Amino acid sequence: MTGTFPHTRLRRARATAWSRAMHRETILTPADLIWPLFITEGEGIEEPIDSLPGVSRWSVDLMVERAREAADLGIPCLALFPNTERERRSDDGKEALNPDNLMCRALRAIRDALGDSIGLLTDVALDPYTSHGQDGLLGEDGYVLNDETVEVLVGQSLNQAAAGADIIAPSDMMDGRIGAIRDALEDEGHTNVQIMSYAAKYASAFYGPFRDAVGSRGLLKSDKKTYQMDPANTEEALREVEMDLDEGADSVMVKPGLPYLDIVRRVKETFEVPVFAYQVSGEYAMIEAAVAAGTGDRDALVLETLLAFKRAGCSGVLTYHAAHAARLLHG
Ligand SMILES: NCC(=O)CCC(=O)O
Ligand SMILES: [Mg+2]
Repeated sequence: MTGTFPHTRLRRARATAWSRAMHRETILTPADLIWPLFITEGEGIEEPIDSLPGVSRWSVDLMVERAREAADLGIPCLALFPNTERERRSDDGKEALNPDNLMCRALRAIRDALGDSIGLLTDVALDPYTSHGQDGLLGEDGYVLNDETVEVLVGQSLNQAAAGADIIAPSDMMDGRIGAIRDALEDEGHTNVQIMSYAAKYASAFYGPFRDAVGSRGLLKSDKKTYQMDPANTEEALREVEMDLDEGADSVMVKPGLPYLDIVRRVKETFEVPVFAYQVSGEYAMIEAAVAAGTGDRDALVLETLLAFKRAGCSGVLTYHAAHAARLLHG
């Protein structure tokens, strides 16, 4: 019971800044942010991504600088994505297994420069490595094969762990991959390498700019609806999360972010485990489009949307605005 007017006036507590600060229920800090970054070949290279204004691909040497910037800002973790050269993409995505691929070189370079002062989360899925842009291997009819793909994802995960990944983040949505990857990590002595499962990843229209960033948009001929989830479903998200937790996921992710906060809330309340969400490229682009159109205030939109993730129950948020938000939070 909140009481009755006029004895109870909820506006009393809102009347001054100090009182609002005192009653604030949710706090956002730089430690809540994970910064997704795109790697490209070369040296001294920054390649701006047209569909993600303000976001660039960085060559490994400059990626080390971004990592240092993040650590200085108090951002605890980076999420790395490679833009693999076209000639290194193949039907079977075998570049994912190359110990000297772009991802592994970036992992080693950041680790050499920064030690353990920042966490490194790596994406496990084949889309940045396949010539068809799907996250897995294709059967003859074009169906993405589950068990055959899981075998490759296990190899990809071990390859990343050997190069220094702290958190393996499978984003592919194959069934059974978390258990298979966990078993392999244990067998190879990577007992402290975490798994953050993209447990409830939806077949969303919000991923377009990301596909430009990793160079798979033009290659992808159909959609990903046979493995990513139907945006209509919520019970199914709980089953996905439960299975991944049973298989050994240390934390789970819901993706996209803002349109799926109801899923975050249900997952948090049901399982009481660390839940992360991905404010994806299309969400970032919408904020930037609003700013460019003069209809939105970037700083306010960034901080309000990120706070909403925390309020919904997230332990943290993957966001392309991470460095900007961290700077705002430092004042
Ligand atoms: N596996 C990572 C993604 O698919 C990111 C999607 C996005 O930012 O749109
Ligand atoms: Mg699953």
